[in-house]
Amino acid sequence: MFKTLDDLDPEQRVLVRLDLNSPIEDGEVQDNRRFDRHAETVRELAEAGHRVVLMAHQGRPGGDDFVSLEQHADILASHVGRDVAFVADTYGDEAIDAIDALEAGEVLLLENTRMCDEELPEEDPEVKADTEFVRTLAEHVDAYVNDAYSAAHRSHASLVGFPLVLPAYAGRVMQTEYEANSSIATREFDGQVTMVVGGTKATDVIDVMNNLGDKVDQFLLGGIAGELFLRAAGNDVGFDLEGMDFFDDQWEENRETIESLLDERGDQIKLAVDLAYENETDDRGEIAVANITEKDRAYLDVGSMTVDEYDPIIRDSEAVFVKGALGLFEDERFAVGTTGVLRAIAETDCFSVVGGGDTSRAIEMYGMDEADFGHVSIAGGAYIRALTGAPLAGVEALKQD
Ligand SMILES: Nc1ncnc2c1ncn2[C@@H]1O[C@H](COP(=O)(O)OP(=O)(O)OP(=O)(O)O)[C@@H](O)[C@H]1O
Ligand SMILES: O=C(O)[C@H](O)COP(=O)(O)O
Repeated sequence: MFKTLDDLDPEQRVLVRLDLNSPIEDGEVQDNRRFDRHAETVRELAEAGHRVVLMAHQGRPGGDDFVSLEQHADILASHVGRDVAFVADTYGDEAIDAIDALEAGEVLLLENTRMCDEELPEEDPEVKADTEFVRTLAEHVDAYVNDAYSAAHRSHASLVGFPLVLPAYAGRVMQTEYEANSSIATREFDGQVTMVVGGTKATDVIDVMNNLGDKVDQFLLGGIAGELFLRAAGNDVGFDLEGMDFFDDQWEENRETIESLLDERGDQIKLAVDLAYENETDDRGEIAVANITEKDRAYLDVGSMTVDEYDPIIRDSEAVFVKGALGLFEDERFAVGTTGVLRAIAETDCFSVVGGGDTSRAIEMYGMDEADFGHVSIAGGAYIRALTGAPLAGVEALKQD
């Protein structure tokens, strides 16, 4: 395992990697739960009297959301409850002067790490540790903290290079995310373990079933992935309609695997019994899967009968894990499936983990209380990798320290 903030010596100059990658609208960085979560780690370090130097990324070179972290510093400061200074430099003289001038308890955010050429190419930790970026910054700090669980699947310099040259620790977000997201594979539960899987990517659902099939008693399916499973079970759903090529593409690529999963794990897999669509008056319409004779419309959610079937299964479970939404929940008419399962989880005292960058947003959107869930992950790609048993480069690097 890795060391945590509990193991950190006092009065350190600490270099901390956060993940503040955020949606940007009209040039404005949107506040989101990543700021709030990381604020806890930053506050703990500053209150303990460390000098805190923060690194984070935003977007990728060439993308519209590849911008400076100046706004991030202000948003973070409002969550931490103390000043977060910003310097528009990653590891040049300006950055180093600002780091060297820090007093105990002060916090400084460096410029977008992806503005440094050595950050991005995915390379081995040894290569990253030997970059000028890592070597230069390492000389001006005493310790490295990685709190960026949600970026830990990337083998980038700021994530894997520093643990080779500095004492390295997991921040609070890293620690909690790692423990919760690995728990389905590592923990023994006394009762039933249920996994709700949906979203748009069939391969995510397939990989999760292949990796966790022996740990999970039942998979409750929905979303576009669920429709492809319904199609494999012989129903007239899950075909392409205008503007939705991914249905047929995904079908071609995954048909055989889905069919064999249904063959081998049919007893564990629960499929929707009804689906919802937009009717002639733009309202939500529902139809039983058994009554669908022709694919002539897009289905945007599981139906209410399906929610009624999934609800008691969740309430009887000891642990429930969620990956992917059961419908297009961003549109209130099609949020019934996703909010239905989330409410059932919130109302029981089962151990629960809700993840997927998009799916966990539903909790906020529909006014549910995060405290009613065991853990709500802020990770997207890293969460699915944890569920499918793939190692995370940033976590592995921390463990080696
Ligand atoms: N039937 C459907 N039709 C269209 N979109 C759907 C349907 N069901 C689910 N979705 C969409 O799937 C999205 C969630 O998909 P996905 O599983 O890929 O994301 P996630 O796991 O929550 O997050 P990440 O993007 O981090 O992987 C939601 O935004 C939702 O709108
Ligand atoms: O927002 C995220 O999911 C992480 O920060 C990773 O970002 P990336 O996909 O641009 O590497």
